[in-house]
Amino acid sequence: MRREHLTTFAQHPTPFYAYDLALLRQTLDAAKAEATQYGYHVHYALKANANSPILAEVLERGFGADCVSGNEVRRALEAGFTPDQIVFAGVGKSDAEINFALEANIFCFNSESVQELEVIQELAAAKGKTAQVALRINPNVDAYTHKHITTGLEENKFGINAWELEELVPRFSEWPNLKLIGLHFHIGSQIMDLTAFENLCVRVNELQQWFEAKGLVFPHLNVGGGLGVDYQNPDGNPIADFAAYFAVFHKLLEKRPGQVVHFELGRALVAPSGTLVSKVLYLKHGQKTNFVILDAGMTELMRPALYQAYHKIENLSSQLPPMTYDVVGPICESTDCFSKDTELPETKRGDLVAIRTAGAYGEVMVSEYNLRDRVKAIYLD
Ligand SMILES: Cc1ncc(COP(=O)(O)O)c(C=O)c1O
Ligand SMILES: N[C@@H](CCCC[NH3+])C(=O)O
Repeated sequence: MRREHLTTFAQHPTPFYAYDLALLRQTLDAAKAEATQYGYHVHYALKANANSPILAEVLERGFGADCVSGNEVRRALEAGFTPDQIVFAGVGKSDAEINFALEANIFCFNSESVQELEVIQELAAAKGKTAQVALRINPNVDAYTHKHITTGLEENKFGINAWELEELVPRFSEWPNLKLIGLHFHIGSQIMDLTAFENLCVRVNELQQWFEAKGLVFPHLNVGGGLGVDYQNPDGNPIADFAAYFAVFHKLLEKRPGQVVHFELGRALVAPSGTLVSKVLYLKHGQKTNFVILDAGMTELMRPALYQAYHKIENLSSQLPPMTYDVVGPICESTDCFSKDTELPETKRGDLVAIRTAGAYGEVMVSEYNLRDRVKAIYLD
């Protein structure tokens, strides 16, 4: 993180999220350029970060919105996404959320179970509407990522199992208010090994053939998101390899003539542009361990506590020789630890610390635990 930000950062009460809008724009432009050359459509996954200035940048590039709750659908509409740009996934959509999305005439429900399809049919019929639906199929494909953020294995709760499809397909004749327009897949998040996406393509091709044998060809295919970012080296590698990612699908996915392919990227679009900035409250020198105690904790960035996720930590104020620290927060939990055995320049009370690559699944996951104040955001232009 460039030290030139230090003066700006010093003017704001800590902790806060700082978003680099220039990097965000470059990232979005890179994704857009790579997707467009193949005619692919990107829906931004709001769950990664739903702050209005970020949504405004996403919207400006003509991306759609991938939502997983009624409130995300509402936020997308408020941000200016048109209903036909909005898809709604989620394994537990409530009746109120489905009704809200029906009223809003969203583009598509990515439906995750047979029972949910029955409910959407019932609620759509009551309103005299037709709901467009895609089947989220659990492809049973390994994402080779952290087990807590894998979604496409049969042991995961997400999607309809392939073995349920034989019985499911004929039931659409009982559901006049549902229009089946596509298939949806999402195998997991922070995927760095593109083999996982290759395997997904193979599986999608098989499933498309299975449906075609039943006379069903869909206008839409949604292959989800999941592309990872380089948490280790945020300055060396600030933009995800969108070229390699989309090329996998171009090479392997058997797109039918006229078929539209959708992607739902979240993390890769926003993670690198966000930094959690925190101040050092105290130093504690134990017998074995030196602790840096920050004014930000797991309540502001939960990923390290939840998934032992790595975020690069930098002391922006000090240029002293390095020492080894455990960097922890103020929350009353032993898991409130950002990193162990971390080399930082010798650190003092009052130093500003940057916790990098926190633009995705950072601010959206804040918690009020310990009655913490809601963390603020600033935008660097
Ligand atoms: C259905 C669905 N689509 C898209 C995403 C976005 O994933 P990512 O942020 O890894 O691109 C997720 C989250 O994993 C998801 O569950
Ligand atoms: N929240 C997770 C990823 C889950 C993505 C949504 N299915 C993370 O911080 O890495």
